[in-house]
Amino acid sequence: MTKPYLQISDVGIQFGPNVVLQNVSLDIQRGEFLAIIGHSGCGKSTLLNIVAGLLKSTSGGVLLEDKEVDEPGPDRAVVFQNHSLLPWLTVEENVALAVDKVFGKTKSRSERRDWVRHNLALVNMSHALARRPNEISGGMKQRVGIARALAMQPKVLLMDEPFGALDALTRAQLQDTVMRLQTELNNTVLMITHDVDEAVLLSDRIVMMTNGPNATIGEVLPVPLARPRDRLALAADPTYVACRTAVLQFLYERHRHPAAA
Ligand SMILES: Nc1ncnc2c1ncn2[C@@H]1O[C@H](COP(=O)(O)OP(=O)(O)OP(=O)(O)O)[C@@H](O)[C@H]1O
Repeated sequence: MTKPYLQISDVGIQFGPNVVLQNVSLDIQRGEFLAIIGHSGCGKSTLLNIVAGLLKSTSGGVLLEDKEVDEPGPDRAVVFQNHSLLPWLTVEENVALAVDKVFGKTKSRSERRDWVRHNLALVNMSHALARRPNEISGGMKQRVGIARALAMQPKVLLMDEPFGALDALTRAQLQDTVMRLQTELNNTVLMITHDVDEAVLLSDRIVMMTNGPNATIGEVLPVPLARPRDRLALAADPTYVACRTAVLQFLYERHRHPAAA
């Protein structure tokens, strides 16, 4: 068995007397795309923030390539639901800021400019380099956020409901972009979602969390679908349908949210 690239070992966290997560253990291989799904409030963002180094676990820990995670770092880029672009900078400048920070010493000025443009081209944003965030749509802002994260060449890409605030069509387009990038770049990704279809479409494994408090990983479902994936062809694929049903059963039968009972 290959050594895990990212190792979450027996992680627990409590805020005051409230135990939010306990005994969360997960081994992730390089190039894997994992979705985390679970009812609202179970602790998904808390787990992602621990991996990002933004929160400290109360017990257990996280290793990335054998190095303990204890603070945020450019090896773990985060894409949030609400794009966090700086409003006074253009699209190109927003990505350049991150690229200059990570590659300021190792790439020349022109290499950095080319790298910024290359990553914006990957998410089909080459036409809007000089626009400011308030001049582009929500979906375009999310594209820029993804380009910025990819441009940092992180070891792990952490995405917290990256498409949550988008309309269904824009969301589908961005999912297709992320699927294409995953086929091309083979990133290691941890993505939180509430959308069962999104989880099945995009991931290699789906991590299903039990309800909080004391939430933990209930089950990890492999998604054995070849890439590239085509959403229309997959809709009737028996493996796709079986995965989708398994997640729905976990969420709505075995771990039904108490508030919905
Ligand atoms: N800094 C904090 N201090 C106190 N409690 C917190 C803190 N951060 C999170 N929590 C609590 O931890 C629990 C899990 O929150 P978290 O945001 O991780 O859930 P989630 O699964 O991501 O929810 P959602 O799906 O609604 O975004 C919640 O009960 C929340 O109130």
